[in-house]
Amino acid sequence: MSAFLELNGVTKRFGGLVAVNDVGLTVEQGQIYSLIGPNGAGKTTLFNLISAVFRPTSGSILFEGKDLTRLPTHALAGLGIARTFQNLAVFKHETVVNNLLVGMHTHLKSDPISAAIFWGRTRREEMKARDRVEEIIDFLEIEDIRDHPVGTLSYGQQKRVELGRALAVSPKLLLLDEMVSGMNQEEREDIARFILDLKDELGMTVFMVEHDMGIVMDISDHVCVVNYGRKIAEGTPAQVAANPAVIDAYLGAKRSAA
Ligand SMILES: Nc1ncnc2c1ncn2[C@@H]1O[C@H](COP(=O)(O)OP(=O)(O)OP(=O)(O)O)[C@@H](O)[C@H]1O
Repeated sequence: MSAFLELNGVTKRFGGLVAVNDVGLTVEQGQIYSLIGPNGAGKTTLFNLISAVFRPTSGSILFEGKDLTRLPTHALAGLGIARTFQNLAVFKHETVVNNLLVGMHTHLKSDPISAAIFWGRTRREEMKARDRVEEIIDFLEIEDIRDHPVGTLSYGQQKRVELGRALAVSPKLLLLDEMVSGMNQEEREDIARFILDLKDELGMTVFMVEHDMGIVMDISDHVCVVNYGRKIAEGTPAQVAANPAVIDAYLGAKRSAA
């Protein structure tokens, strides 16, 4: 049986710079998998390779046995993969509900012409979309702000809406890019709880790039550490926290920043 998500010998060069160097990793279904490493280690590049924003220079990325390296980004939702962005990707003038509906519509099958011909099917899809939006509002506890324009909400609430948009497509694999950066402690704890619920209640697999070590250590099943584009360690949070190569990488980064 093929692995859920599997990277083999993935390398990404930008001109002369090797941002990701021969990385292999395996994400099991139902895991919360965190990718960490000092600044410039190659995390965002790896994340963008998995979400098909970049093509690897070499190597393969397989999701349930399907090669992601040749797919356009928009094809990922159809496979059951959704992502969030480091910078907010929401429509600030639209309400929370409308933002979630937009997330759903990228997933609906009906285009305008077939919508006119197959009116019944379009209506059924629309109703399903609205039901799904209600489930997400309930899950993310955003009932009280559902009709607010997203631009009027706090940063943490806006990130929650962005998470909701990614959930709209009912992904099997959710890719989270520095989800809690810029949030206060309470907002971080809320997001950590939602991520755990996604795994425990919905069986979702979560792959996250995260700088917040508190969250990484608290909720990850597996942690992979990269430095200078290479994988230097992986294992449980406790294993990587005790790994001398990891401690060196972070202390080294602190020393060079000082
Ligand atoms: N589009 C690009 N063109 C050229 N170089 C790039 C590009 N994207 C990233 N890099 C370089 O690749 C290396 C890895 O960068 P990347 O952003 O993946 O690291 P990171 O671990 O996500 O860092 P941070 O934690 O600071 O976000 C860096 O040296 C960066 O300057």
